[in-house]
Order: sequence, then C-alpha cells, then structure tokens
Amino acid sequence: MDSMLCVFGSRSIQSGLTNTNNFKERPVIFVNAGGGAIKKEGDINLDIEKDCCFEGGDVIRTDESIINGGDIPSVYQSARFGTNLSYKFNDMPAGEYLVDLHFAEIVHTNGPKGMRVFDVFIQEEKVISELDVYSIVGANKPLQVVDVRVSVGEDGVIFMRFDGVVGSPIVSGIYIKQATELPKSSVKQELLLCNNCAAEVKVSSDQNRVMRTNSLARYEKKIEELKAQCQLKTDECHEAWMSLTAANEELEKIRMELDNRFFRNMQLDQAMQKQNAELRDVSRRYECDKKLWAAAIDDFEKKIKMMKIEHSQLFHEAHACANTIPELNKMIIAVQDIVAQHEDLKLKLNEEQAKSKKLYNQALEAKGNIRVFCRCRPLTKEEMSIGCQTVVDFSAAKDGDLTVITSGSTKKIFKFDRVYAPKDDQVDVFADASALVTSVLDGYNVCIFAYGQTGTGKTFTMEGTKQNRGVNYRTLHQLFKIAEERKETVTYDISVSVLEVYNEQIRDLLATSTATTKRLDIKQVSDGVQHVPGIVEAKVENIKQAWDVLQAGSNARAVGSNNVNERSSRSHCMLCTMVRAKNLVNDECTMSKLWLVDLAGSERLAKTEVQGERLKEAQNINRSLSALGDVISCLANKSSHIPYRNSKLTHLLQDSLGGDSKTLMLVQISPSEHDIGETLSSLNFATRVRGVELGPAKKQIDMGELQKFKTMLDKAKQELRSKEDAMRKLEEGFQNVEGKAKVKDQLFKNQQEKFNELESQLASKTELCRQLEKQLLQLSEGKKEKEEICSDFQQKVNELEKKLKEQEEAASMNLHCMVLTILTYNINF
Ligand SMILES: Nc1ncnc2c1ncn2[C@@H]1O[C@H](COP(=O)(O)OP(=O)(O)OP(=O)(O)O)[C@@H](O)[C@H]1O
Repeated sequence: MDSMLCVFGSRSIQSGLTNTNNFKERPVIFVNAGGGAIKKEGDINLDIEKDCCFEGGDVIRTDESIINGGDIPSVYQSARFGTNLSYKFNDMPAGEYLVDLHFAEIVHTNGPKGMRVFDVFIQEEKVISELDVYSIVGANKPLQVVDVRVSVGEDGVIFMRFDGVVGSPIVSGIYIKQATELPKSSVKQELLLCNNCAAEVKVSSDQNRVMRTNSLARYEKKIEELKAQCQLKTDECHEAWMSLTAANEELEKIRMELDNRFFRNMQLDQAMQKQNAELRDVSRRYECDKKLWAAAIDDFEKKIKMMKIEHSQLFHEAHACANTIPELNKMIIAVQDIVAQHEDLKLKLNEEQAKSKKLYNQALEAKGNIRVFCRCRPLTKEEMSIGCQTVVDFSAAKDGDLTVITSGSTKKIFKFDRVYAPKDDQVDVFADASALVTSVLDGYNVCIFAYGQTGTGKTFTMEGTKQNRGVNYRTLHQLFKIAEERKETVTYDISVSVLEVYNEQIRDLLATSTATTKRLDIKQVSDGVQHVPGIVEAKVENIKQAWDVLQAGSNARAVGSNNVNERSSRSHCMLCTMVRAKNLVNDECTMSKLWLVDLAGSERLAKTEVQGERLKEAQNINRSLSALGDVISCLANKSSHIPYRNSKLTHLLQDSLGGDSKTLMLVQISPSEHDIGETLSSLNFATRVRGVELGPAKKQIDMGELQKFKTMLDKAKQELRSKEDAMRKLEEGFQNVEGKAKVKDQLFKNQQEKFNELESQLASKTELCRQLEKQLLQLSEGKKEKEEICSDFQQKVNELEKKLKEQEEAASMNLHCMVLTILTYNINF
C-alpha cells in the first residue's frame, strides 16, 4: 500500500473511521460519497454531509456489514463509482489542508484482484497510484489514505480526480481538514548527492518534493519507454515463442510421422519375417518335394527302363507272333477245315439222327404201332379168404401166351405182345412201355390206355402208389430225363392237361370251379390235329411240377363224387402231355401228344340189367369202348373211313390213334374164377383189337431183317459217337489256340496301357515340378523386392531421424538465443 502512496507524509490505515482521526483538528468538510448526511453523535464530534461536489459517477450502497468499519461504518456502506469521477470543492480559503480518503470495495465483493485499479489525483498531483482496494483489504473492509497534504491557492479550489486503470474508480468518503502550519524548524532539510560533483546539497522538503515530482515525471516517462521496449521484447518473445511452438508442432508432426514410419517399418519387418518364414517353409517343402520327386523320377526311370525291357520283350514276342502268323494261317485253314468238317458232320449227324429216328420208328413199327399187353392182378385177400381159384395160367407168359381155364379142363389160349403175371411189378411193365417215350420226344403221338373190368388194376398200373409208381409217373419221368439229355440239341416245351369223360361229356379237371360246368367240345385245329378249346394246358418244366398238376387233376376228379373208386370205374380219366420240340441243329419244330388213359370199367358192357343213371352210364361206357374197338379195327383194316367221332373218347384220341402214332393197350384181368366171364370178355376184346390190327402178315415180320436194322443202327450210333468225339477234340484244340492268342493279345494290350499311363503320370509330375520351380522363383523375386522396399524405408527413416535431430537442435538454439536476449534485456533494464 505504501508503494502506492505518492505524497510524502500520507499514510494508509486498514480500518474504519474512528475518533482517532483527529476530528477536532479544524475540520472543514466530510462528504459521505454516495450516501446521506450523518449527524455527530456520541464521541464523534463530526457532522458528515451528504454526497456533494461530485462530477460523474453513480451511487452504490450495500447492506453488508463492514468489517472493522470503525465508529461510523455506515460511511463505507455507500460509495460513488464510475469513470470520469471527480470532486471539486470551491470557496476554500487559501492555505494548507490535509485530505483523508475513505475506500471500501462493496461492488466486486467476490474478487478477483485487479478488477478495479485506479489512480487518484489532487490538484492534478497523483497522490495514489494504481490502488486496488480488494487486493489490499478484501471486500467490505475499510481502507483509509490519510493526511494527504494539499495546498489551496487564491482560487480556493480543491479538485480531486479519480482515473481508472482497470475498471471504474470508487470512493466512500472524503474528509478535508485544515492543516496546521509547519514550523520552519520542522521543515526537514534533506541531503541530495550531486551527480556531477558528488557534493551533498541541502534541499528543503518542498524542494525535495518538487524534485521528486520532476524525477517522478522523468521516471514515469522512462518507465513508459521501458514499457514500450518491454512490450516490443514481449512481442518478440511471443513471436519466438510462437515459432518455437510451430517448430515444436512440426517436431511433433515429424515425431508422429517417424512413429508411423517406425510402426510401418515394424509391420513390414514382421511381414518380412513372416514371409521369410513362409519362404523358408516353402523352400523346405520344395527341398522335400524335390527329394521326393527325384526319388519318384528315379523310380519312374527304373520303371520306364523295366517297361522298355518289357516292351522290347513284347516287341520280340510280337515279332515272334508275327513270324508264327504263317503257322497261325495254317491253323486257321485247319480250323476252317475242321469247321467245314464240323458242318459236314452236323449234316451227317442230322441225317444219322433222322435215320436213327426212322430206324427206331421202323423198329417200333416192326413191333406194331398198336401193341397189346395183358396184365393180371394177384388174388385179393377177400378172394383168397373165400378160397377163390385162379383160372389164369402164366406158364407161357414169356412168349405172350395166356391160358384161361374156362370150365374143367377146357382151356382157352390168348396171345398178346406181352403178358404180365401177378408177380411182375411196375418196373417190368414200364420197361416195355418206355420205348414209346422216345417216340413222343421224336415227334410221334402216343396213346397208352388201360382197359379192363373194374378192380383189375387199371389205376394201379397207370398211377400206381406213392411207393410203387405206375406208368404215368414213370413215363413222364422218362420224358423229362430224355429231354434233359437232349437239351444241347433240342429244346422242349412241355405242358399237361387232365380230362375226364363221363357220360359222353368232357370235363377239364384243371379248370377252376366255375369253368367245371362249362361244356367242352373238340375242334380240329389243323390237319388231323384235335384240340379242346378252353382247356387248361399247364406248362411244366420238370417231373415234380408235372406230377403236382396231375395230382391236382386227381383231386378235382374226387370232387365229382363221394367215392373215388366208384367214380373212376364209371368215367375215363385222360392225361394229355403236349410236347413242343425245337431241334437246335436243324431248327426243325415238332408237336406231339402223349395220352395216358385210365378207361372206365369194362364189365358194364355186359350188365344190361341196370336201370336209370347207372344204365345211362353203362350205355355211354359201352358206346365209347366199342367205338374205341371200332376205330382200332378200322385202322387195322386201313378203312377209308375211321369212325373217330362216334364217341368223345375216340374223338379226343383221333390224332393219337392211327397214322404214325403209337398205341399201347394194357388189358387188365382178374385171376379169380368169379370174374372169368369178364376176364374172357376183356381178353376177347383185346384179342380182337390185336388180331385185327396187326394181322398175320405184320406179325410175321422177318427177324433177320430186324436184326440187320438193329446192327445198322448200332453201327450208325457208334460212328456218330466217334465223329462227335473227334469233333469235340478239334473244337477244344481250336478253342485252346484261340484262348492262348487272346491271352497274349490281352497281355500286350495291358502292358501298352500301363506304359501309356506311366508316361502320362511322368509328364504330369514333370509339369508339376516345373510349375513349383516357377512359383519358387516368383517367391524369391517377391522377397528381393520386399527387402529392397524395406531398405528404402530404413534409409528414409534414418534421413528423417537425422532431419528431426537437426530441427530439434535448431529449435533449442533458437530458444537459447531468445532466453539470452530476454536475460540481457532484463539485465540492461
Ligand atoms: N398187379 C397188381 N399187384 C398188386 N395189387 C394190384 C395189382 N393190380 C391191382 N391191384 C389191386 O387191386 C385193387 C383194384 O385195383 P384198381 O383200383 O387199380 O382197379 P381198377 O381196374 O382201376 O378199378 P376201377 O375200374 O374201379 O377204377 C387195388 O387195391 C389194387 O391195389
């Protein structure tokens, strides 16, 4: 505060107005700036006037209490403030006065310092310089500047001016009092040192004051100049500072750039390391692969060598083969000869087969196309139990003679193709009948039928029992057996039908139940071939299938009657086997039929006493059997008309009776004396058939001729067999040669394919090797490029670092110079 006081003798007090302010000393005026008048009270013997004599400024008041406000704190609760503020007291008697100025900061009570700074001039002399009340005492606290000596001249004016340095000046009170005259002795003599001669000069206070004022003015002027210089230097400093900041910023930028470069460099380093690692890996793999390839190539080369050797071997073999071509040609010619021979032999075979067939047929025909066998059953248990006598003698059965004791010693002799005694079994019967099976397969129609009285064994002979099969089973078995044997040269298509003729009606025993009632007729489909339209023809491929079908037919027959035997004796059971053959050698096709017929009991012929249904049955059986006899008789007599159509039986058998067809009649008889009538009847019927049909001429066939035929047949068969053997051997030889040639050919082909495959593999591997080498080259080039880029970067980074260092040094030099300049300036100052 004291540094702010510009007038000698003035002082400051940091508290409010008190009695100590010497009010008794001739007060002139006390103005309450910005406030009203305050009357003297208590100890204070002072009238304070309301604000007056001012020019400019505004009034401000506060209710805040004034700390250390003294005896009249209200003086500080009001103030005048503002720019261009001044007070002018007129009519003051000339003389010396003391002025007390009272201040309090009641506006900017919360600071900060420097908000209000001002100078105070009295009589145009600065008495207070840059006063900041707040910075000295704070807010709402009084500050007094007292005893500012003022001289009033003749004009009687005291003029006070408040000049703001920062903000507007403020004042709370102005106290003007008359100063006592200072005694002369009290005028203090001061000594001043002469600048020129260094002598001490005595000067009075007033003189000193004037000098001080003058030197103050000089100093102030000097200060102004220094201030201007300082401002200049500050500006320079600012500029230097700004350039330093710019340099720093530039430096920062460069540092950042450097960092970025460094970072990128690091990244590049990493990438390079990675690539180096990859490259190393690739190189390593390349080396491994190279080794593998080298091994593979070695291997391939070895294989190629081997293959070349094989190739040359094959080449030689091929040459050898080529050399053997003439031999091969010879062989081909030989084979062609063989083939020609084979064809010739085939032709001959055909001829021989035809001949054989013809001979066989002739042999059979020699035996007779219609043959009659007679079979006698044994006495039944019942017959034996009642002591029945046998009336049949088989002592000459071997020659086909049969003697029947008719009454007493009367005997009747019958002659047949074969006579079977009761002891003869099914095998014996079939042994003679089996020849006909071959004829069926050769394309001839065959008819085997059993004729005889009921209970004489017709069904036994034809069907037999499960343990002892009859003609039907054995014939079919033989049929399939021969067909199987001939399958290389002939294919057979076999089907069977089962029929029943009862009361002149045909019933299909294989048909379904609804069709059973359907009336069936016989139609001629082609020359002499009879057919029953709508009849079931079951295709069979083996004996089992055929037998199953026949059994199904037998079962169906049983459905028609409660008693099978009863029914069987009153109807004709007819099995028809159709054989369609195709000769694979000459493509000849044939179709033949085998009829196996179990006729109704013949005793009905004689019994005329029956009535009704039985009579009708008997008449029908009678008619059909005599029609059969008539047909056979006419055939034997070679009549122009054969009455086939007189019965369903003969009509059905039309294509199997007569012509080239073979017929075998099995006459079944009973040995019992009780059946002698029926036996003689059957034998007479059979004799009529046989006798008429064969006739004495045919029967007396020349046995020598027959033997000749047989020998010829055997010879032909023998020749055929040997030719067939030779043929087979030739064929085998040819096939052998052909097979060998094929094997060699295939071997050569395989080797060639293998060689080609290996060659293509080698080519692809070489290509792969080439591509990998190229890739490796590219990778090494890439690596080189990247290395170059990296070294470039490194160089740039080095350059930048260098530059940065230089810039840093330059900046620090600049800064150093500036600091030196400022320091020099300050020192000078
Ligand atoms: N050669 C034989 N050996 C043994 N038993 C036989 C012989 N022939 C027939 N029999 C027996 O005689 C009986 C009658 O035979 P089967 O039924 O075959 O006669 P059939 O002539 O067919 O009679 P039907 O005309 O009534 O059909 C059967 O029990 C049969 O076993």
